[in-house]
Amino acid sequence: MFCRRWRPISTAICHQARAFTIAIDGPAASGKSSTARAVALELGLGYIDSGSIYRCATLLALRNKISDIDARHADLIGLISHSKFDIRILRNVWLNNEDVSKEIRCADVNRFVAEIARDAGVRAEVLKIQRSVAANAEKKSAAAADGTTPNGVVMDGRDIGSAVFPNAELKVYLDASAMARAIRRWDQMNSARNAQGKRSEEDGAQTEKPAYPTVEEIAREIEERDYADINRAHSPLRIAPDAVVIDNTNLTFEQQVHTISDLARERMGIPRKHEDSI
Ligand SMILES: Nc1ncnc2c1ncn2[C@@H]1O[C@H](COP(=O)(O)OP(=O)(O)O)[C@@H](O)[C@H]1O
Ligand SMILES: Nc1ccn([C@@H]2O[C@H](COP(=O)(O)OP(=O)(O)O)[C@@H](O)[C@H]2O)c(=O)n1
Repeated sequence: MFCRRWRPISTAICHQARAFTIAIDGPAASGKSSTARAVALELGLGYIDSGSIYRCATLLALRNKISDIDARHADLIGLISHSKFDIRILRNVWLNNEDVSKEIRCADVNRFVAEIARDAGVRAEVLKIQRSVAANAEKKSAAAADGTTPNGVVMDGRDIGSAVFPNAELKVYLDASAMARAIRRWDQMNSARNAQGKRSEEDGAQTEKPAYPTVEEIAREIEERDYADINRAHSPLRIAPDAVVIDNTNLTFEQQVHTISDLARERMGIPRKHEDSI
């Protein structure tokens, strides 16, 4: 007997294939993916960064010179539906057997992704991918489960609690001030760039360093993207009515991870674990 939704062990009618879904939504650079990944690791759940699927769809558009999504909507949907998306849990993102993890974070994709994500047809295709990747991740987490917590997934994005998994057991809306988010994204890009530079130096490679955006430029880019995500017609970025809102401007990363995993434990019917959760 199959039971997708999880109940506390004592009241569960079936003990197999229990699944617990955590949806984490919020604006750009609010800490969704790093937090979702850490919560998933702590609870033994699968993790899916749904933004990476929209970024892959955007890369397909850019590579196929689709700049007017309204005019070439059908072409892009054809490309998405015939592509292989491998959103490896906790690892890299592969599109048609190519590791595109770095390329999907480039400036062109950042600029164009919200335009692609506003298209209803694109969203419907991505929804199919999200649900199939989630089903796979759930299976893997079930295989690895030790029986003390349910299997399931953590997915982050913009519409996970409101549209993709409206029945998620826990919905979190993660937010932070616009300046905190811009500075964090700048730091994150700077660290990635330094790490890349160090690797190239060790390999003796002479690579040209790409132009580096200022905090103000990053702030503008994420503000424009947030505006587009909030104001689009289909599945806009919204706080789901039953979401727990966490503003992490003044929280440490550990505090927000501990808070969300303890909230999940409460709903799983098991004891909280951390003293610093809010
Ligand atoms: N509470 C926090 N304090 C400081 N930095 C944080 C906090 N939460 C997340 N970060 C950092 O902010 C950056 C952006 O987080 P990320 O998870 O990529 O955001 P998103 O997925 O929402 O775009 C990362 O470097 C992450 O480690
Ligand atoms: N569930 C989702 C996830 C992302 N997206 C779109 O994809 C873009 C990139 O998402 P992301 O999560 O990688 O963005 P960051 O918050 O990491 O900057 C967003 O700005 C949205 O336009 C969406 O529409 N719905």
